[in-house]
Amino acid sequence: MSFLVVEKFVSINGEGQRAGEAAVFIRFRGCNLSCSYCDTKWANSPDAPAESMTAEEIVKYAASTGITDVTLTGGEPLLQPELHVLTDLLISSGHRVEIETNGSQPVEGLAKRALRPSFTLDYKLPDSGMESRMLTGNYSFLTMEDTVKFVAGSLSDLEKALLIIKTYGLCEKCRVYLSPVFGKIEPAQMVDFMIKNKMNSVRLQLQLHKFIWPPDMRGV
Ligand SMILES: C[S@@+](CC[C@H](N)C(=O)[O-])C[C@H]1O[C@@H](n2cnc3c(N)ncnc32)[C@H](O)[C@@H]1O
Ligand SMILES: Nc1nc2[nH]cc(C(=O)O)c2c(=O)[nH]1
Ligand code: SF4
Ligand SMILES: [Mg+2]
Repeated sequence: MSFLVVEKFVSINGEGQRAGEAAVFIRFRGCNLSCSYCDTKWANSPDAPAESMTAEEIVKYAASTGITDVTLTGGEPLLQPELHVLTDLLISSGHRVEIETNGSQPVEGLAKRALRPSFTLDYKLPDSGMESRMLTGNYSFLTMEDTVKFVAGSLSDLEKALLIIKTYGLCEKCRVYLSPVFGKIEPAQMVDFMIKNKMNSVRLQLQLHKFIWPPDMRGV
């Protein structure tokens, strides 16, 4: 069994609960969605150059970096068959594993494993064009180690995020993050919205790596 990896690198995590910490990134090829704003469209093409790696090879690479945190991303990582084999192996080797997932794929299987990765699970808002694909049943498997993330491109996206947070009681289940579609909405406008709507326990997050390096740079 092997995984199709379009890039692997070490950087600081620019997103999620472990933002600011050094992390190993494994980016898998292919996605089942096509978000309007996707910053990694290149990785989603079926003919994107990819390295076929076994779980053991990925673990060996991660171990060689000396970095504990591992982020599995893409593309859509939950499309990789037998991802649990890789997460079990990484976690049992002492890594802390986080999966960036688009919210359209079931997390139950991985969430119930003894060696459990954490999830940063997007809710795709209307501007993404992908909202109809969201599996809200996933929320019952989340804990405070996990995050539901809303990437908003407009005020109407923010209104929808607020409605979803309230409807599913997300702040009581997991962490909740709001992030701008890069360059599309002013972060200050998002802060005003959060304050006006008394959004307690919700965090604004800017993608750190896009401030440190050129926003379209790969491998960071
Ligand atoms: C490239 S995706 C890969 C993982 C998975 N397919 C997903 O959508 O969560 C990783 C994260 O980057 C976010 N993202 C992609 N393009 C973005 C952009 N232009 N501005 C802000 N965040 C973006 C996604 O919403 C997601 O949270
Ligand atoms: N530095 C850095 N941090 C990240 N956190 C999540 C990322 C992703 O693309 O999923 C990402 C990324 O692409 N780069
Ligand atoms: S789900 Fe993630 S990888 Fe797929 S198109 Fe959307 S942002 Fe890009
Ligand atoms: Mg990224």
